[in-house]
Amino acid sequence: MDEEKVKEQARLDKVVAVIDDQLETAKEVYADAHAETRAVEGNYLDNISINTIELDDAMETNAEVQQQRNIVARVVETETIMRKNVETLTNLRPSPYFGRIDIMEEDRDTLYIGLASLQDEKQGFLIYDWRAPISGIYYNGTLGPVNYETPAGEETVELLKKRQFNITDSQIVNMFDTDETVGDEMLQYALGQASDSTMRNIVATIQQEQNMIIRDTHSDLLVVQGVAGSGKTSAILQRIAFLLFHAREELNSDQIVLFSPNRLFSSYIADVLPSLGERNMRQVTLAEFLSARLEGLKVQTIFERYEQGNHQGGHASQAIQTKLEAASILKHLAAYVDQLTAETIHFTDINFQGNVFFGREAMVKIFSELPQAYSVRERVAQTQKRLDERLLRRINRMINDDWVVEALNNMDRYQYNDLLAGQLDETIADEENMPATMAIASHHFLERSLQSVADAIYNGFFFDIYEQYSDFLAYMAKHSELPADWWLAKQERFLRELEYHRIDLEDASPLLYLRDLLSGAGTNQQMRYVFVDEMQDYSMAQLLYLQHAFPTAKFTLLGDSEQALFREIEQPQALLTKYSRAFAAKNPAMVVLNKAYRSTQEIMAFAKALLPDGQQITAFTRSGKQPSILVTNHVNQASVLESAIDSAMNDWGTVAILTKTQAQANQVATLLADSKLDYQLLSADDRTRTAPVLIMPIYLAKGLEFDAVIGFDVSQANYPNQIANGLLYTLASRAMHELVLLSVGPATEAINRVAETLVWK
Ligand SMILES: Nc1ncnc2c1ncn2[C@@H]1O[C@H](COP(=O)(O)OP(=O)(O)OP(=O)(O)O)[C@@H](O)[C@H]1O
Repeated sequence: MDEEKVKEQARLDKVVAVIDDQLETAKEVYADAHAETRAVEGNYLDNISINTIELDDAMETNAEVQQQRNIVARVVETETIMRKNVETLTNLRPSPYFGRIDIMEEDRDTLYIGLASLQDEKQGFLIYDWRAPISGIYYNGTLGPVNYETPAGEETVELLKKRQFNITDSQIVNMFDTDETVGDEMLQYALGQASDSTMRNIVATIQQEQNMIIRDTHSDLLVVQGVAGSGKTSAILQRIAFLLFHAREELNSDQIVLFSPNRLFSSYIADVLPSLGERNMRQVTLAEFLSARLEGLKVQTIFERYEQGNHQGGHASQAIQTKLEAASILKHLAAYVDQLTAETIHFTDINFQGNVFFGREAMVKIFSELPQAYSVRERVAQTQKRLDERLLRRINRMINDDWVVEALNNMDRYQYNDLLAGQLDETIADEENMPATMAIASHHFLERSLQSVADAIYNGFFFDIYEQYSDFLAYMAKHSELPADWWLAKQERFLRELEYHRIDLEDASPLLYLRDLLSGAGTNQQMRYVFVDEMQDYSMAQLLYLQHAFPTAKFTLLGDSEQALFREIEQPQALLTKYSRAFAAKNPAMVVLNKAYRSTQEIMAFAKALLPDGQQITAFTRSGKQPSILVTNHVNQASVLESAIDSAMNDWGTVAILTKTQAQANQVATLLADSKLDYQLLSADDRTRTAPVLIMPIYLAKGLEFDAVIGFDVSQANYPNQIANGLLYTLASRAMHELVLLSVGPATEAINRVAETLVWK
């Protein structure tokens, strides 16, 4: 092997030399491109500031400005490509590849696989991008015949050798020949590392099932049910990198959105795509997304809901909530809209500069004069069209209004130029056509000024949607099997919350859907892929609202029903059937991940034992300390906690103290206030973690991982019921290397049942 290693190092040295050569050239080319951009931009600025004093000069300049703009755009694009080239090569240099495969097609061929492709001057591939079709062999095959996907269909080759490298600073640290899909040694090495404050990419060690998620380009609905730590989040991120590579021309990262569980998670995963040479996709939490669409209202977050559920929630409100969150609520909304009339639609005025621009009476009149045979939505659409026409007529009439003429006269040359941009041709620029030019300018000016009116028409902001939704709740009192007064109590709560500018999570999706049904707006046709992490915490109504909001997107839903905050555990097949029916998916697919990579076997043995069907989970074979439980009391809890933290900090870089609620997290912080520990108390608004010791509620730790976890207060008093299992499972599975539980008073029944998996202290 040593001789082999020498040969491999020699090959690596050659590749690094090629990278260095190319890097040098790339830097020069980039510097030239950069200089050119600066020059062209300077030229552009000079050009727009000359000759624009007189109006007719301004027109001439305009066409030139347009041309200059195009030139600027072109050189900026070239510069960006060059910069990317420099970045890719720089990224590649320390560890140019991680895998080698020897295959037999017609001849024997040796291929090296890394983060990006590298070609020599004869266009031969020194490195293949891990996302290239042929690299699929590395992830899919054990030695022998292997299939891989190509654009032209499936190909089969003979895999003769598979080698893995661990390369640091351009030196081979380790290499292994393996017959497994992706061998244990590399994975052991990767998983044995201490945690970072940000997630790493896993391209060198992607496992076969994960690869199915990453390389799936066929499914319109991909559901991933994976146990804690099975690599769901990793799989989505590498999948995004894969999709961006494969549809480079048609797809960009702004057309991909990830619904993430919380803001901390967003910053935790922020480095993965850049480390793969890609730009991050958009990220949003459900509450942020809904709040943005419900301007001015604060949407309850999943966590507020959960915390509230710890304190209250009677049977009636539970039943109503379940109803509002079921897929069937969308059908009720559609039926409700169908029976609306001019009298029962809550039209509202559209205002401009503080005055009524279009009054509600006018809307009622238009709507009621339309043929009854049309659907309500069609009549609203016709009403929108009429309002649009009226807006245009009003603009034409306002062109010579004093305030408009005055505003134009007061414009500086930049503003005026901007107003006419793209609208000038030879005829208009002609001096004789000056009045026509002025008319165009004031038309544009008015269009811009009245944009808010046009938007209100387009977006359907001429209904009082809150009143309308409140009516819907009253309508449900008559149209559901639940008692009417339960619905009326809900209606009352909805209106009360509204006064405080708040809305319950369960109302947000139905309300938005209602608005969209009436207005025909609210959909984003640009988004191509939507990813939902922690899908088990979303209601069906919320998921279907997302599908409605992104009608042309393919969906990837990922989750672990064992970690559900609210719901019962569901079997994978039942889940897929439920989602594919609700989404009316044409090509649904499901991947189940049962192997947990994050935590040691000992930690997983405890976590698994908590679950009724935990035996299906297999832990990756990596050994560590057995988890322990410290039973203490109120008097000693602070000192016991502090020494547990101290001892964990001796061994590890990050320690998280996870509590059941935010209030308990605050209480832990108070217990530690007099200690010398460098800790950070986190809440839902935090975006970053800064201290080695972190204190937060379990639900905020969703998706995250830490070297060591201390579960604070796992007593029977704190976890009296069933929910303990799911929460403690989530808590335990956040720990990579060490888990300590602390119980103030007797431990919860859930833990007593699995007592043998813990060391009791
Ligand atoms: N193939 C792999 N190679 C190396 N590390 C891996 C692999 N798969 C998963 N991991 C590691 O295991 C840990 C868990 O992965 P990840 O966070 O993606 O899992 P998850 O299923 O989203 O977990 P959870 O649902 O518990 O949040 C991470 O540290 C990740 O880097």
